Parts: sequence; structure tokens; C-alpha cells
Amino acid sequence: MTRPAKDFFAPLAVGAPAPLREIPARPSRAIHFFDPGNEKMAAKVPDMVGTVDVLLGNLEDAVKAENKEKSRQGLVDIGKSTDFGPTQFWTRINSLDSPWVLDDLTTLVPEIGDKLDVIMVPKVQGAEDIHYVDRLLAQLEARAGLTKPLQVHAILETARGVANIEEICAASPRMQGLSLGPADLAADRRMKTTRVGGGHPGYLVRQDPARDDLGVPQYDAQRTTYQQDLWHYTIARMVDACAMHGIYPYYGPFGDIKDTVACEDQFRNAFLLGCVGAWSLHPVQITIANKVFSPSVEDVAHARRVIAAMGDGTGAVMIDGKMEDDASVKQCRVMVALADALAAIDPELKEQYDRIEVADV
Ligand SMILES: CC(=O)SCCNC(=O)CCNC(=O)[C@H](O)C(C)(C)COP(=O)(O)OP(=O)(O)OC[C@H]1O[C@@H](n2cnc3c(N)ncnc32)[C@H](O)[C@@H]1OP(=O)(O)O
Ligand SMILES: CC(=O)C(=O)O
Ligand SMILES: [Mg+2]
Repeated sequence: MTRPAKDFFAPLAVGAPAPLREIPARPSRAIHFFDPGNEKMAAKVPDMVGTVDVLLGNLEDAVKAENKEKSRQGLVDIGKSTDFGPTQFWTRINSLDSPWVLDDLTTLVPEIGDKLDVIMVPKVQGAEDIHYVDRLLAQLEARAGLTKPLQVHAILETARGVANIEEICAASPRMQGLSLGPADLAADRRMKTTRVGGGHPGYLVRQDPARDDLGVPQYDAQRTTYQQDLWHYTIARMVDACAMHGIYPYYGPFGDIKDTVACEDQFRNAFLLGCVGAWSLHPVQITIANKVFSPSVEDVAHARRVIAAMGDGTGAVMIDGKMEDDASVKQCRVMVALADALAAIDPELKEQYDRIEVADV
């Protein structure tokens, strides 16, 4: 059961910071994963500040069991020694049923709670998981004297989590967003793919057979197939739940690091459906996400033209042979708001958007 409205924004521990009333819409095109216990990766982190919207120190899967403490300590060291400037600093803690998570939280909050923006919680099954983290964070924040509440991000990677998606989003004012966890989710659902995200050549639809002059189907004739997106349903569900609760949806990992083309396609599908970003597992994927999750200059120019032509935002106009009205101007405002937010942190994009504005609006 969720808390009554009058208690929803009350701190859950005496002395804990007041919960946020609204989750800030900070650009987060790429959530870049690194293992803080891997010296080579960790050494690269300070130079990545400013080149990526989110740097995430991962403590969960992909960190070997024997290295859990080392990675946790590495994260504390990085958090203390790095000035993150405009880049957000997140962590993914171990799962709530693991032997490591309690030490993760009781170490990270007092040591670097003032530096961390968001705590990503894996394998969230329902509101009860968020309630547990919510109360514990409040107690730890109060003890550490933090003035800013930590936000919580849940990975959607179990069938139960997907079934409980709305209650997860609504469980706490800390909820910042959701990511798709395609690997664990595939295993939990008993899907028959061994890929980490992305499509599958077997998941397709086939063109109807051609017919001969008598109308008899030619089943053996060449027929085009169209590969489909295995993740469409889950992403769409995630986008609706997040939009309804004022929080943010993200595509998760794309494991085929070398297939930059398919990664870009998968990220773009997520962008078009409403996701604000995706995970990057390797530096090469930061470039892809930054490109895909930034509106194109053409889209921004068109959106600005529509907004200018629509005046007070009511009625209908024709632009380049197409009808624009009260609804489409809202779509255009979404595009321009994102472009403005990105231009504020990305000088290269700002220059591109400014140039188009002068020439084409
Ligand atoms: C299903 C899930 O839960 S997904 C989330 C969990 N998984 C992860 O977090 C995986 C993170 N990424 C990685 O571990 C690595 O990128 C791997 C294992 C996939 C590939 O690593 P490598 O084989 O070393 O890749 P590659 O040789 O191309 O690396 C090139 C350089 O980039 C560095 N690098 C690779 N990945 C990263 C990263 N995520 N962050 C920073 N630097 C990185 C490497 O250390 C290497 O550095 P060097 O040039 O100084 O030697
Ligand atoms: C993202 C993640 O944790 C998964 O796909 O399982
Ligand atoms: Mg997982």
C-alpha cells in the first residue's frame, strides 16, 4: 500500500532531507558504466567528466564476487577525489537479496552521499523493494547530515517487476526513473535469446506469399522478412509508466559492442518511443548515445517554425503542406525543450542549433 497523500513528501527519518517534489530533467543521454575496482577503467573516469551526461560506478553484475569490496572502495575513492562538474554521478548497488548491498549503502551514503545523484537498484520486484531502500536511505542521510536527498532508479529486469511497474514508479518521491534490463529480464521470462539487448533474427514477420494467376499461394517463392523489436512492448510500457509518474525511462545495455550500427538503431527506437537515454558499456557507445538522444538540427528547426507559426498555440496552420495544430505544437515543444536543455551543457550542439535557428526559422 502506498502512503496517503499527506505523508508522501514527509521525510522517512528525523533529520533526513525533505524529498524532492519534482525530479529534475537533467540531460542523461548516456549512463556510462565503469567498474571502479578496475584500475584501467577507473583511471579514465576523471577525463570523462564533461564528455558524458552520467558516470555510473557499477558494483553489481560484471563485478566478480571476489572484487566487490575493492570496487566499493574504488567508488568511494573516485567519488571523493573527482569534481564531477556538469556530469551526474550514479552508482548501481548490488541486488537487495545479495550479501553485499547493506555494506554498499552503509558505506556509500556517509562517504560520498553528498557527491552521488542517483542510486540504481537492480532486480526491483515491487514497491516493497523501493520502500526498503527509501527508509534506509533516509536513516543514513540523517546520520550523515546530508542536505540533498538521493534519488533512486530501478532496473526493470524481472517479470514481476514489469507486472508491478506502476507501483514501483509510485513507491517513493525519490523515484528518478527506470531502465530496461534485457539480460536478466530475458532469463526471468524464459525468453530464448542469449543476447544482451538488441534484436534477434528469429523474431520476425514474413511477407504474405505471392499468388499465381489462379490465386494459389506460392509458399516456396521468395518472400521478404522484417526483423521485429523484441523489446518494444516492455519499452512502451516503461515509457507510459514513467511519463505518468513524472520520472524518466532509459534503454539499458546493448552488449554487442562491435555492432555500433545495430546499437544506434536500438537506441534510436528507444529515443523515438520516449526514452531519455541508454546505457553505455564501452566508451564507443557514449558517442552513439550522445548522437541519438540529441534531437537533429532539422527536427529542432522544424519545431521552432511550428511554434513560431502557431502563436498562442491554438488553431491550425499549414507548413510545407502539412497540418499543424494545438497537439502538434506540443510535440514540437517537447523537441525544443530537450534541445534547449542539451544546448545549455553541450557547446557543440548549441552552436548547431543556433546556426539553424537563424537560417531557417
Ligand atoms: C547486463 C548488465 O548488467 S550490463 C552492465 C554491466 N556490465 C558492464 O558494466 C560492462 C562494462 N564494460 C566492460 O567491462 C568492458 O568494456 C568490456 C569487458 C565489455 C570490454 O573491455 P575491453 O575488452 O577492455 O575493451 P577494449 O579493449 O575495447 O577497451 C579499450 C580501452 O577502453 C577501456 N574501457 C573499456 N570499457 C570501459 C568502460 N566501460 N569505461 C571506461 N573505460 C573502458 C579499456 O580499459 C581499454 O583501456 P586501454 O586502452 O587503456 O587498455
Ligand atoms: C541491465 C541488466 O542488468 C540486465 O540486462 O540484466
Ligand atoms: Mg541485470
